[in-house]
Amino acid sequence: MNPLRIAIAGASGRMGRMLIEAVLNDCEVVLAAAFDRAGAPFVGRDAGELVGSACGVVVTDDVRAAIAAADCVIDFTRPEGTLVHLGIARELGKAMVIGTTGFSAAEKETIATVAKDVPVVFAPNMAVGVNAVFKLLEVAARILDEGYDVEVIEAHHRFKVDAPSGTALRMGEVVARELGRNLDECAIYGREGVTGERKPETIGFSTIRGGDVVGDHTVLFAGIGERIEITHKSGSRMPYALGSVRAARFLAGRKNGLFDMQDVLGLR
Ligand SMILES: NC(=O)C1=CN([C@@H]2O[C@H](COP(=O)(O)OP(=O)(O)OC[C@H]3O[C@@H](n4cnc5c(N)ncnc54)[C@H](OP(=O)(O)O)[C@@H]3O)[C@@H](O)[C@H]2O)C=CC1
Ligand SMILES: O=C(O)C1=N[C@H](C(=O)O)C[C@H](O)C1
Repeated sequence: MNPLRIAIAGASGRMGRMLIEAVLNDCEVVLAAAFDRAGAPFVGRDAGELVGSACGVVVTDDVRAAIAAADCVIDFTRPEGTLVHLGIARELGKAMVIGTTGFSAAEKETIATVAKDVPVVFAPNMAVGVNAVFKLLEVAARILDEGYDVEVIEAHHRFKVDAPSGTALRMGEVVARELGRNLDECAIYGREGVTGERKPETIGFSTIRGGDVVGDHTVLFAGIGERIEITHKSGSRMPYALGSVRAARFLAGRKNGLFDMQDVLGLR
């Protein structure tokens, strides 16, 4: 069987570089293309230089040609870029793994619509450990369904542009669903001034940004007399990259459908 051909969007980004390394180190997939925005400094240079040594794949700004050369695109860029790449993937009948966060509700709808034509894994966190935490949160929320205030606290590096993180929002969604609440109606994004007492049905979000924090998430269930904290800390971006390659393999041979890492890991 031919190895799965992968194109990496946002090749020179923090995740783009990690993905190049993960793909080059995996003998079951090949780096078919690496692309970046026109004018980006690495366009025209060997993608392998981004991670150590040349690999023979030149970073291009010809997005269509890059996607055409691959079976699956892995995209960790920005919502506006991802949606352009997704449109091209749909035209060319290619699979896509989307790790980008910060989409609006309408943009998420667009992704779901495109996934009726091509197979897509769309997940705010590709790390196995975080996806295990999503399952632990289901259990915790079912047990701690009365008398416990839910707060989601996340910390990321100073360069992150969206808040709360996609992972924090998904954690909130998971807990809200188990508690029979709608996150759109019960989320509180930060507090300031005379806020009044905490309403028990709310789910609060607190965001920390600083330095090079890769990504820390805690869900706090605070009761009277005890607190439960479920925490995940990322020490490296490699688990996101390895999860993404696993997701690309999961999509191989599928014609269409919208999936997330829970599907890839068989956690549904
Ligand atoms: N699902 C998951 O497991 C994870 C998700 N993420 C998410 O992935 C995304 C990227 O994160 P990170 O790698 O740290 O970000 P970076 O800023 O380091 O990299 C983003 C890359 O995308 C490019 N880019 C930016 N805007 C566009 C655009 N409009 N069109 C095409 N390309 C564009 C950038 O190019 P340029 O430099 O020219 O702007 C850069 O190459 C974020 O949304 C982040 O939250 C991150 C880690 C894990
Ligand atoms: O921007 C990041 O770095 C990360 N983004 C994702 C998110 O928004 O949840 C995943 C991870 O936390 C790292």
